[in-house]
Amino acid sequence: MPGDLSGYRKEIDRIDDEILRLLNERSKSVIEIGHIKKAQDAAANLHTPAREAAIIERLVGQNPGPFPSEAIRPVYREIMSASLSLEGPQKVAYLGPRATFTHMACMQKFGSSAQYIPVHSIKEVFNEVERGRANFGVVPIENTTEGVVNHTLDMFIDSNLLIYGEVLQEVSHHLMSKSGVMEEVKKICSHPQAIAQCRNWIETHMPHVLVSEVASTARAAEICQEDVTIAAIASELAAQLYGLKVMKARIEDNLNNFTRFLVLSQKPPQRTGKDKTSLMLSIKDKVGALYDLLRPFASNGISMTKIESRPSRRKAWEYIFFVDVEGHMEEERVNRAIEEIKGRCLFMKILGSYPAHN
Ligand SMILES: O=C(O)C(=O)C[C@]1(C(=O)O)C=C[C@@H](O)C=C1
Repeated sequence: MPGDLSGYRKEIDRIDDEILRLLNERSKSVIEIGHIKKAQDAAANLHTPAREAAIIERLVGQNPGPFPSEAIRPVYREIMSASLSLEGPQKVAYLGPRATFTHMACMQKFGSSAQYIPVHSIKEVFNEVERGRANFGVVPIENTTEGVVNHTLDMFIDSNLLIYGEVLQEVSHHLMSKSGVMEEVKKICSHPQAIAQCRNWIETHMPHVLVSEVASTARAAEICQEDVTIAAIASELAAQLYGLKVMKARIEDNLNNFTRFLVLSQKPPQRTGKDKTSLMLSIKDKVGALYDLLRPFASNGISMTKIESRPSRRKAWEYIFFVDVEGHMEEERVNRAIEEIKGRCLFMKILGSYPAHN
């Protein structure tokens, strides 16, 4: 015998009233924290990733269920994003356009209450943050199939911005349209790269449909809004932002495609205990020099998670190395290794210590 919904809904209404009251109560403390932060340093970053990570970790650790633990992060992502907007506007510049994977990475890090500024190039993202028009910038740094984004690495050569954080975003393409009815589709639009990444799926499942390249996946989603016979290959965020229905999710040929993004800022974040440090250095062109140079990391028990090289653009055959290591530069062993290495290279720049993605 099915039960009566109305009794449970009444109970849910009562609980939701209580959650809302508590959120407002919480907001009052957040506003006070904002005043204190600004009184301590008017130009400080209000966003505090170390505290956010601690809050989520604590709640996940004590969740008795049945509310799913995986849902705690996105729920709190939005609570803290909205809270932070009460402390002050958070402006985030990113490599646009809207609804791309960079935009999704931004949302994952800053939630939907931040003020987003889509710009046209990686250089412009750096520029917005350097000139203080944005508190943070988000740029791609490497992709599991395409490799490193050289343009981003090159920007660090002349920029004084710091790496404030990293975000790992899955690159997953969806087929979407206004009506969500597959039989109506006569044409698929998308960015050439997204089309290439879904080539097998299209040929297997929709071989007779016209495929058309447009400037971005967001543009494809926009076109779909006016015509039910056009489908777009775009992100989940594009479906949300443009009011489209996903007909088939995850149509990319190569699953497990991730892009790593960097968050840029003028100021460093606080140490969290699970941090990494990025460095940039150059050496004299000498056999074995790189091995000698990096030995202090090993001898101080520090693992190197990445090394990339780029021509210095200053002198032929002179290279700049980008190195990521585990640990924070304020840790004694990391600091000792950095000091040892500094004495051995032509030039070194610390790009930042920041929380490792979790
Ligand atoms: O504790 C802080 O520093 C706050 O600003 C509050 C708060 C929160 O909502 O809990 C909001 C944003 C910060 O990024 C971290 C936490």
